Amino acid sequence: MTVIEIDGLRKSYGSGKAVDGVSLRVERGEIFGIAGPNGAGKTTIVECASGSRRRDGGILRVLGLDPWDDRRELLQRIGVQLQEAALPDAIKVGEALRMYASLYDRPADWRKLMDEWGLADRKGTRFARLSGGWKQRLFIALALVGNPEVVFLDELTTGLDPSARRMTWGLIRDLRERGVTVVLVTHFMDEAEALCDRIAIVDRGRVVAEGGPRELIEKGRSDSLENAYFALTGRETA
Ligand SMILES: Nc1ncnc2c1ncn2[C@@H]1O[C@H](COP(=O)(O)OP(=O)(O)OP(=O)(O)O)[C@@H](O)[C@H]1O
Repeated sequence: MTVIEIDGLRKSYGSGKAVDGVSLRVERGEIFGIAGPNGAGKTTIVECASGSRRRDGGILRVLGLDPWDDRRELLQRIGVQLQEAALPDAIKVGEALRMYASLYDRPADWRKLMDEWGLADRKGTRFARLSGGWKQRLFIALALVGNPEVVFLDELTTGLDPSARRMTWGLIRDLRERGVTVVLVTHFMDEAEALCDRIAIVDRGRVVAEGGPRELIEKGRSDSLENAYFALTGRETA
């Protein structure tokens, strides 16, 4: 079942085209990666799909809903990874989870999530005092607290140490097992290769290649997804 349909999506900021005719489909229970250089339009695609930014043109359906017109209903069914500025410095880990859980009609058990993401020992710690990696884990847990059918994660493992990164990959795979659809914006090709069922590589507001990791490696005539990325975007560095 298709849960995200994007057809000819367009979005400009002033005269700059951030997204210039992107079409994508994401199926239920997939981990779908969006990769591409800085400024390629990845975050804008995710913002339009998750109802936080209004598109200029194109068709967009998430769980059958229009992300902008139906965003109130959609927000009950999706999860979005917050950015740093979204939480007040003084809020405690447990309070943040409890507060976000209260925003949803059918929330997950926030205490269980806190345990799963290793945050229980930091329940009383204020947000400002968490290290970057713990903030990141809290943001992921908060994205999941509404029991979402689709979760949008931007820079999932940025700032995580190698073992936290592996743990996070495991938990994201568990989400897939439960039928949750995951859209993952990433700069890490090893992460995309290890985790994603399919990946769209975006450059200058357009999809330049799409497929499973193996397929993209073949398309790029490369030995790794990272090298395929360079071949397909024609760029030496991301
Ligand atoms: N609020 C905004 N106002 C003006 N221009 C913006 C805004 N947000 C993004 N842009 C521009 O739109 C283009 C796409 O940005 P976007 O953040 O979607 O790219 P990205 O692929 O997510 O980049 P990165 O990998 O650096 O996070 C860039 O040229 C960026 O400068």
